[in-house]
Amino acid sequence: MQIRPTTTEKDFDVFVDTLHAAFGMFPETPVESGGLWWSALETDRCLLAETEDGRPVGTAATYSFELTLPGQALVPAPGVTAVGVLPSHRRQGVLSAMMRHQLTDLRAQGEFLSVLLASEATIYGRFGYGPATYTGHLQVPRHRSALATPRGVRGAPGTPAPDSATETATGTNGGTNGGAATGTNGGSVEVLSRTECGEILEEVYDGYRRAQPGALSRPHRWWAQRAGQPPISPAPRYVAVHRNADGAPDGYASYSIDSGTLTVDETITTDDAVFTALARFAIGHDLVTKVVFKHVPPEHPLRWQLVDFRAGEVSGAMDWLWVRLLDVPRALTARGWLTDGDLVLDVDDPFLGEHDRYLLTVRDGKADCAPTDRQPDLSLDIRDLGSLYLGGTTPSTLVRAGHIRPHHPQATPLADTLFRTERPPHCLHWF
Ligand SMILES: CC(=O)SCCNC(=O)CCNC(=O)[C@H](O)C(C)(C)COP(=O)(O)OP(=O)(O)OC[C@H]1O[C@@H](n2cnc3c(N)ncnc32)[C@H](O)[C@@H]1OP(=O)(O)O
Repeated sequence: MQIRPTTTEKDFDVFVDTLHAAFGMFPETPVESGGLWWSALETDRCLLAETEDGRPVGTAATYSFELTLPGQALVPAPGVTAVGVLPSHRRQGVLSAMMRHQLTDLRAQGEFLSVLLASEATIYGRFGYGPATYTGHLQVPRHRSALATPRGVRGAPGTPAPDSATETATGTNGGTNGGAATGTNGGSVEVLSRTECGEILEEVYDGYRRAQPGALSRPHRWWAQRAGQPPISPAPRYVAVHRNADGAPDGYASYSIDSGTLTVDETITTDDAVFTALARFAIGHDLVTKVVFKHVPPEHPLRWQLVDFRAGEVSGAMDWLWVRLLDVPRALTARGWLTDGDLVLDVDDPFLGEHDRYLLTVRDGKADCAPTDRQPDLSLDIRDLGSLYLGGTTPSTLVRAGHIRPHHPQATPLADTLFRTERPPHCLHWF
């Protein structure tokens, strides 16, 4: 078997056909307006696995994303995608060979991490990827969706504007028919059809992802090609756009209504008060019995804002972004840190056949990380370091799961304190 990059248009067509066959799908008929999920693929970042006689049997590719780390550092993050092996050639090591080839290439290109979304959670751990962000849907029956008055803090996130009605099951920003509804702190909410949004969504998303640890960039080609999931795709959607008091868009929620259920695809903002205003808008809809907020991170404040805590039902809770570290010192020094401390990590990377020990030293929010022969505080697999990296899970959870081995009683609380982040990571970009 050989693995090679696609270099010609014909190669890329073969790649797309092989990928579809691997997923048991039929290649969609291309349309001029784009909208095909694979139309954002970067043709110079695709790999084909072929048998000795030149028959294509496997595919893998990467997107060139930027990932936001704790401390709001923006770093390059190849996003592994389009992984498929023909059903006739599975469990013969084709994926393993492609993963090895791809990780070696990425390292040679100077990348220090890569990310992916896993079709099945059992596939990628062996290649050193660990689940690093989590997501779920928050479903609220509208008749139990009243939001509580913020307790004791004037002007806190979610405080209704002075001229709004108080919180009720119909919310404060009701009205869906094109008019501007009251937002927060003098802002407003306006309903636009997806096609009326112009560049607004791209710009608001870009501001959001730069501030949100775990978020990925959505390169312009995604919006231009209308590739991906709503609201990027051409699927019809309404969009509630929140504008600040100066009229500048600072948040949006894209949504659709079907059989009495209003489903919000994504609520994008860096401002909790704007999120609340958009949530009030969604639950303020007449003729709706249920509101589903998709892609809400665990521990989201919205659940705590409900008068009836039990009204918020979490479903579809799952891993989202998986992280693979390719260069531990560069990765650990790239992110921000909240607390000073020293930690010795003994890191095993069975897939790449490496085993190294590092001293992580954090001072004033910045880390230094260098090989050491000091006694380790923790021993862990590279996949578990990937899971800790963005702060989405704690070392103590993985110690309790039996995956991380502490070498003394202070090691786990020390690591918990050190890896803590200012905000839980979250990613909602599908690729
Ligand atoms: C980032 C993304 O693109 S996610 C999309 C992934 N693609 C799909 O889900 C499409 C459908 N599935 C496929 O195309 C293939 O089954 C793949 C790509 C998942 C696996 O390809 P294969 O060539 O069969 O994998 P390979 O033979 O290298 O397997 C390596 C190991 O992973 C295991 N493995 C492979 N696929 C799976 C799976 N779906 N579930 C559990 N274990 C798996 C194998 O058993 C093997 O284990 P071993 O090393 O202990 O023997």
